[in-house]
Amino acid sequence: MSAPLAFGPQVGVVGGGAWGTALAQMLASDGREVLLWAREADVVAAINREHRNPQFLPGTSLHPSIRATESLADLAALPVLLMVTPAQHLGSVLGALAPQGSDIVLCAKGIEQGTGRLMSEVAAAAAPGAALAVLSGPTFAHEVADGLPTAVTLACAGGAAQWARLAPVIARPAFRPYYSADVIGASIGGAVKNVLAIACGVVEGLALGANARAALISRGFAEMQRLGLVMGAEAETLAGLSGLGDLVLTCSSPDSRNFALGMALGANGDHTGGAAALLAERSTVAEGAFTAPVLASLATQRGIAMPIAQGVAALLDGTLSPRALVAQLLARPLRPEAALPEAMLG
Ligand SMILES: NC(=O)C1=CN([C@@H]2O[C@H](COP(=O)(O)OP(=O)(O)OC[C@H]3O[C@@H](n4cnc5c(N)ncnc54)[C@H](O)[C@@H]3O)[C@@H](O)[C@H]2O)C=CC1
Ligand SMILES: O=C(CO)COP(=O)(O)O
Repeated sequence: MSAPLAFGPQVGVVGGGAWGTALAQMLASDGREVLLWAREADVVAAINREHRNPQFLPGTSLHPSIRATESLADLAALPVLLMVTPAQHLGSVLGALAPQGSDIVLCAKGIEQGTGRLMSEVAAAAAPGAALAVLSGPTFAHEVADGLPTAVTLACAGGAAQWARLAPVIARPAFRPYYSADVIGASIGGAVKNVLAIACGVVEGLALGANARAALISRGFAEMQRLGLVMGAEAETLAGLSGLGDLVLTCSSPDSRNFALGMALGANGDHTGGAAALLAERSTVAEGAFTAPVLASLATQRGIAMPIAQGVAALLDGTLSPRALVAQLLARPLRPEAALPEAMLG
């Protein structure tokens, strides 16, 4: 694989949080130039002057070929743009960016509140005509920034021709994208796993053991499959890196912000209503807290059984305590494990 022959940055990263910064670091690992948009002036200054992002990715020395800017206009004409704002801000930032014929790679994991739209649907409306792709998989930002081996799904709406353009720009020796054309499936896996990671954190916070966590991962995956298949995802995408792979990662480690939020909630035991305070004190995003109510509504509207996601939504809005959530799941009627079509009816 060789770097494209061109001068100046070919890739822009939109979003200077942990993930945007880690992706910029990975892309710059062979000396290629990367332009990073960050919303905060102090983040831009720290990256340009000290090659660090102490606010969102502390402890990492950034490559000097990463340059930061506060101006979205600086990135609009770049051929490849990675969108790494939190999910709820994708539409407004992409609209303001007004990309000029770029490949747009969507990296946020969530579903839009109020509309229920997937990131690909939000982006298609905000940047009509853009060539969209979704990058998603088991990817803790600090590990990618450290150059540890990582594999992702790169789902290209533009099919094999877009993959041929993007793969050489994004792949690195320790960062391995796998091709898919299933943009819907890649968008759903990352969004749903964040909600399920909160539930797994609750199990950890209540000290319910490894069996319970494995049960939640498996039954949570059944929920991801039901929703995904109804919304048009392919089963193999859901079983791949952006679905099951990311679910297993995020449900297994307090390095996950969603899992950590669930652990803190679980420590409330029999009490309801601790979520608002826990969310208010966060400076980093736990996307599952925003996606859970959307999933709960989608499940109700479409008649899809998603008891774990709906339980997390009830926990977050203060109508269920952590212990009541677990009791509710355990009290559900006994039923076949598989049989997806029947399971969709709940
Ligand atoms: N951190 C990670 O390990 C990974 C994160 N992601 C996803 O990447 C997305 C971004 O997450 P992180 O970089 O981790 O965020 P972060 O929690 O590190 O930082 C918060 C980010 O939100 C931005 N922000 C806050 N208010 C905003 C607004 N009104 N408009 C635009 N941006 C605003 C901040 O500028 C900052 O970049 C999320 O969807 C997350 O699920 C995906 C894979 C890995
Ligand atoms: O998406 C992630 C890993 O793939 C990061 O998970 P958290 O947002 O829960 O930290």
